[in-house]
Amino acid sequence: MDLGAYTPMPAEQFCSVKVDSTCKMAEENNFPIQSETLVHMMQSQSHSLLKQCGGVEAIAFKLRASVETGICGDKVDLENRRKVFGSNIVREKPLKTFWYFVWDAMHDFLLVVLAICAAISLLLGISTEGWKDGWSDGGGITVSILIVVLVTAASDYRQSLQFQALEREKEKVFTDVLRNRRRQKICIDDLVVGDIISLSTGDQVPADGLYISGYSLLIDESSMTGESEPQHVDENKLFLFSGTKVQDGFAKMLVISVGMNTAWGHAKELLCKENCEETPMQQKLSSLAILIGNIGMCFALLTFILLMARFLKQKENLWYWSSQDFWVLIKYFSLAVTIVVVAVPEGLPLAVTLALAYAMRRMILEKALVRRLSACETMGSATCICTDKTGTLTTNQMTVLKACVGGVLWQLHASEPQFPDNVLGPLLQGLLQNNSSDVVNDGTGKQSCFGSPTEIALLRFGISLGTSVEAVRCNSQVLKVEPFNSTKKLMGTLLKLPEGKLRAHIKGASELVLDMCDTTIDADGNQVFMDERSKCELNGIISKFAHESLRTLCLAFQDIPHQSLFEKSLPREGYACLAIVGIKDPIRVGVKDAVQLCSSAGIRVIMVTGDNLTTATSVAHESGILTDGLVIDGPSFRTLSSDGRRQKLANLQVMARSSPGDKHMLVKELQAMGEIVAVTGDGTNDAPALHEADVGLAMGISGTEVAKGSADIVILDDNFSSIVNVAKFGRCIFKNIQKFVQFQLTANIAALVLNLSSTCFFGHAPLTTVQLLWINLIMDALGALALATEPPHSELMDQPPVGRKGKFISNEMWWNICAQAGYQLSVLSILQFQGKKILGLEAGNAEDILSTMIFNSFVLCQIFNEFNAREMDKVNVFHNLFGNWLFLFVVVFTLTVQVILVESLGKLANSIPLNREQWLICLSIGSFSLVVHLAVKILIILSKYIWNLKSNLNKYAMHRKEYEAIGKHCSNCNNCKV
Ligand SMILES: Nc1ncnc2c1ncn2[C@@H]1O[C@H](COP(=O)(O)OP(=O)(O)OP(=O)(O)O)[C@@H](O)[C@H]1O
Ligand SMILES: [Ca+2]
Repeated sequence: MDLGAYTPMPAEQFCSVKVDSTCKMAEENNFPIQSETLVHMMQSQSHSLLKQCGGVEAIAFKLRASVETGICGDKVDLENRRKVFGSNIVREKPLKTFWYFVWDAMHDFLLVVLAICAAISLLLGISTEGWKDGWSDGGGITVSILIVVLVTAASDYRQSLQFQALEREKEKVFTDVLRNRRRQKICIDDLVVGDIISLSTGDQVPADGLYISGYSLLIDESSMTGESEPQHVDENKLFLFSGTKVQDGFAKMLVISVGMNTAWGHAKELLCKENCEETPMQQKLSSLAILIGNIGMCFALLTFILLMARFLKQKENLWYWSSQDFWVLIKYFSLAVTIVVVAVPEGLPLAVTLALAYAMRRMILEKALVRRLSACETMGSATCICTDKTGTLTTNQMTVLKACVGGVLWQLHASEPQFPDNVLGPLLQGLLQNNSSDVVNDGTGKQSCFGSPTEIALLRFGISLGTSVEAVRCNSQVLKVEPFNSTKKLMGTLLKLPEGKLRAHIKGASELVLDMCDTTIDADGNQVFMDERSKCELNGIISKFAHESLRTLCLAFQDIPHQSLFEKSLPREGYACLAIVGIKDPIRVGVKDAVQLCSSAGIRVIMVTGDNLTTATSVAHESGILTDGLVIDGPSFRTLSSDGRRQKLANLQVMARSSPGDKHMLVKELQAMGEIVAVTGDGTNDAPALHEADVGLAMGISGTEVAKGSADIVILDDNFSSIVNVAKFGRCIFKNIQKFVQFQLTANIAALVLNLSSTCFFGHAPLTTVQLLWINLIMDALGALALATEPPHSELMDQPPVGRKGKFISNEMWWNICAQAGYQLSVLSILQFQGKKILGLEAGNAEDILSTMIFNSFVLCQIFNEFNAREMDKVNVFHNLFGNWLFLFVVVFTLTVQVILVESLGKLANSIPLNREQWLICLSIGSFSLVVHLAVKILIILSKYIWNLKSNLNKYAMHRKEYEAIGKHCSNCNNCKV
């Protein structure tokens, strides 16, 4: 086994010569081994070919890399390697162009029918009325269709660009690489052949390569081979494939093929990576859209039949059809088709994508990367968040604050501990050798640490005792490592001491390690038997540390006199307790407020941690999670019956010493109780819980690739406050879609009923095809743009979550819709029936003016109603108006186009210019919808108030009765006591 990594002193001297020479050789631009050979070796997993090439180290040498120091890694070297072996980028499918989306949008069935109508209308119009007058009807429809197609294509294209960018963001994965003697983190896209990388539990193997050295490396190849049993990779099986995952252990690997040369690259190229899943809300809305579409179809059919009936009745000779007649027929037909176009709420899916895409973009800025689209909306209805402690509620900046060594308590920031040599020796070994983290000088004299924060804290503590990591690591040889994982909560290392003795070091969760000890050391370093009293004392120290919110770890060791006595795995008993350390991990600022926000938003927060019960309780208190609820530890939770568990869950607030399995169980039980659960996780073992939860949140910094892969959302800064932000955005999405639906439904109902009713009574529809298509644009594409991207506001978190059974169209929305549609219909009907009389229109163009005014008023009503939709449940609809420029832009744009249509494009829009008074009348009709909205709001508030009063009175009356019956106050009621 190669132990070079742990004895870097001599290696460094050896490497300095070699690296310089490799840099020179790199300029020569050829390698004594070919890319094809390496790819072939990898793909056929040919050990014989590997042997022919001389083994791993020889291949490394041929690739001008050294196992100890990595490649030279300067610019020329990297470029050269990319030129010869390729870069580690998997080719993506080429982006779809704008014209693809235009072509796609043109495939809409209704639009095609409409286009045919337009063409026939154009032909007939020109043939009957000549070029000058005949083109306008067909031309108007054609232009409208073109606009619809372009708008749809443009928005689809923009979405696709954004999703592509997010997709790229999603794939940014970093890895530890050794270059020019320095360990550094780089993006896996920048890896080159010859790189030496470190893999540890939870990593995804970023390129194909060969195993150099490592401990208990277990690889999950299920994504590549479908093999569900994890495979051991060691000196006997050296091939590591990109795309597979490290389930346990750690290793160094030599990269030998990258990018499209790897099997993963091939597989990925074949995969369709399109983001084509439909979110639950989209599914719900699709069925709503179909329903509305069908209703529209009925309306269209009815309108068409009525128009036809009237036309046929007026026709004198049913057997003679002039081209004029055909022209009318086509006009009626295209009107019917347009009514269907209007009714079909094609803006709904658009609104959802817009809202989601907007939220995704904003969330990235707020440190949340959405991997699964539907997760944002689910997060909005989450009722419970199970959160990790370490790193999420706390900063993950750990320092050893207190230590008890040999029975003596040290306050580390206050004093400099002094230990006798026979204590210091094992202590340093325990701190620095039984430790998988590393410090690296980054060349500028600054030290940077790699590894888990707990281990870094211990490493720093060791260094603070006045030694260097290299010095200690050179002194003994590591024979075996049992890496830490959250299930065992232990880490062990077997050392070979210079005198040939074996020594096992173990560290981990303090009560577990203490249970493995039967001796302890005294202040002079002598091993003494651990009796009940000293065990009690040590437990007291653990609990004292934990009460101060410190994370406690116990370090222990034992000597194994003869190599032959060592079995396969490290012993589980017989250790000597060496030290107990208390590690401080401060709580993040803002966590308390975020927890508070959750509670006011009706979201339960449960802390799930691997730490000790006392530490967990104390941190939960500090962060405001633990109020009057229950605290339980994983092992006791595990052994409860399902009923018992649910009982506890009703007011559980903290679960300590939990294993990933417990977390999984907790999520399942909570879901069974009807909660919508969001759960955070960082470790590889958290994957099942993340998968099971309604929303899985992985930690971006501390999280492993495996955890991120199974999560729906990655929290880039690991911060609990960001999680709460995600919930806020989720609610915002839900609300925005509701706003749009309310707006769209109102316009839909009004337009359909208006057209049908006046066809019934007058024999012609007040809104023509072109006008309807413009209205359709306002209520679909423009409406979606304006309303789907309203930014979130803090009041969203004052309401309880919607939960699983929440209604999409609330009662209040129905009130708004009915009131507005009712108002619009009545006022427009009055115009239609009595308009000429009321407005005193007598001139020859009275009919045209009236129909233009109806069209104009209708559009203005929609514009003002757009304001109403912005604030569905607030009286002041202009609140924070300037917070959304897109909304303002859409309103101004709609208004401008409307003025142009009426005033100068009358021929296209079948309208004529209006005078000032007429415009004022239209504007008043439109703006009166604001008053209607206000009236509805006041009514709702009043009725709510009365309802509350009534139910309180009822309650009171009931309690009175109870009181009179039993002659005493009921226990939990304030009413009776009044
Ligand atoms: N690298 C390590 N080596 C040995 N023991 C460790 C190590 N890291 C943590 N421990 C011990 O294991 C316990 C639990 O760790 P675990 O990883 O399960 O929790 P965590 O993930 O750090 O915390 P949380 O679940 O709150 O995020 C810790 O309290 C500590 O005593
Ligand atoms: Ca429509």
